[in-house]
Amino acid sequence: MKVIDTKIADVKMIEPSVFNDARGYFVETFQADRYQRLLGIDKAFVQDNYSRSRKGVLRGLHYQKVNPQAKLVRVVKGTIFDVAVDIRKGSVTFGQWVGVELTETNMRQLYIPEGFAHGFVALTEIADVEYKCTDYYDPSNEACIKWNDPELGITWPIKSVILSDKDEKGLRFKDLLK
Ligand SMILES: Cc1cn([C@H]2C[C@H](O)[C@@H](COP(=O)(O)OP(=O)(O)O[C@H]3O[C@H](C)C(=O)[C@H](O)[C@H]3O)O2)c(=O)[nH]c1=O
Repeated sequence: MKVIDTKIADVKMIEPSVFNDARGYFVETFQADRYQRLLGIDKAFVQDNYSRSRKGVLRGLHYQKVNPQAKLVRVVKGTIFDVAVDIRKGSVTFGQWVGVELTETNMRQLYIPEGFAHGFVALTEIADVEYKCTDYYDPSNEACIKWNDPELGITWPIKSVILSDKDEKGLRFKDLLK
């Protein structure tokens, strides 16, 4: 397992070890002791999510105001452009974002600590995403930042996206400061 730094100190990309043989391959996609040790994760993951998106679907940018969730994101099928935005007030990278391509073949994972908004766009006909969360879903405390907020300036690889009604009504990043 290789841990790769990103331009935001606490957001890490992971390349798990892949064991290929004549039958195919084997990967440990998560191992609590190793991930906690290498990523400094001090909370257990308590919920696994799995979503399927068709090409152009953009989910995000979401976060929970209370019971924030750290996430470990991976792609089971297809390709996504996965984005984490630092919304931790006082952080030296407040308002900065990291975007990485996670694919079924590169098997890369993204570790996103608490205090980040998360979103991704599906780049293949089908994109199946599985991610672990360190707290439970709390819809009453969920919020959304507009995916194309001009202050964030996220360079999404596609411009025409499919959004849920909820995501259409995403907040302006500057409104977060209130
Ligand atoms: C997130 C979630 C949703 N749901 C139900 C609620 C709705 O009936 C349905 C779809 O929910 P939503 O449209 O909020 O799903 P996404 O747009 O994929 O939301 C997720 O997108 C970004 C990428 C995230 O990182 C968050 O985990 C989450 O906000 O699943 C649940 O039952 N449990 C859950 O944990």
